[in-house]
Amino acid sequence: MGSSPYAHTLPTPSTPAGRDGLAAVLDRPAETVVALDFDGTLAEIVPDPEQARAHERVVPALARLAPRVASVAVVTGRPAGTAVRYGGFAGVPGLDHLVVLGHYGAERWDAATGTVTGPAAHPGVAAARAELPGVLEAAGVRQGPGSRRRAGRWPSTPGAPTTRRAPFEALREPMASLASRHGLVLEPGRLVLELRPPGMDKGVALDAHVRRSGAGAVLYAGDDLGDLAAFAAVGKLRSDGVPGLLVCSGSEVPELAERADLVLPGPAAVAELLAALAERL
Ligand SMILES: O=P(O)(O)OC[C@H]1O[C@H](O[C@H]2O[C@H](CO)[C@@H](O)[C@H](O)[C@H]2O)[C@H](O)[C@@H](O)[C@@H]1O
Repeated sequence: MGSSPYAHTLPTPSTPAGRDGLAAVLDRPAETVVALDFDGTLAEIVPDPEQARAHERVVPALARLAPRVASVAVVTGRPAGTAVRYGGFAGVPGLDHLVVLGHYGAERWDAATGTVTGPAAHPGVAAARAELPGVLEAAGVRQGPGSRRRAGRWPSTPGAPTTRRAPFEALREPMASLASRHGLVLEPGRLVLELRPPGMDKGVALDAHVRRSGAGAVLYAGDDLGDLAAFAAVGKLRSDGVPGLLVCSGSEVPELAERADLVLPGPAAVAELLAALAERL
């Protein structure tokens, strides 16, 4: 048996559409958009959201891959600036054209300028933040020192008040009601319930980015419910003739894993996929 000429392993997607998507990425890298969620995909899930950092092999792999494809974008629910900091994405040679679409696409950070652009704060965010302690108390959720600390640090624009480590089912209805009272939407995720302004999601953001790039192929990797919209956008692009590869990082969210062409065990394996692609391109 001959040994592989490659140092990194390129996995085979389990679906025909995924195999077509991967083939298109390999055939036409200069037309390919690579779009990646942050938490759970590029960074391991950790109990304290402020301690999340990109896996150590992610930035080297991206720096090698990015010059070989049309665009690399990180698409995250976090504020764009936070993802840039926690990812260590700024000032990295090779990542000079990286884009971070934050707050589910409402914000955009460009490595080329180092600036974040986005809409003015939605007024419902401040109003919901003010009401949240009362909602939690009414739901019988004890607020410990951690939640008070996080409350003081919630983003103000466009904003996403977050409550976690709580009985989710008991909170889901009151949080949905809080969102609706203030013109926001509820975004559930892994151990998180977020409120955010309507009108934007990762699908809208990804579709706009791919079409603006004039891309002929797309790879999207995510891990959570918020990534379903991006998966749907890739499905629509496929039906419009743009091949795509859908990668799920981890199998904790079956709704996403069952729609993926490739399920990887987590951020280390995603970094390995990115490194393998860079090596073959
Ligand atoms: O779109 P993403 O990049 O996946 O970000 C979405 C939310 O992720 C964060 O929460 C998740 O990661 C945390 C750190 O590992 C983890 O503690 C939490 O359980 C996960 O749900 C973040 O806290 C949210 O604000 C992001 O919107």
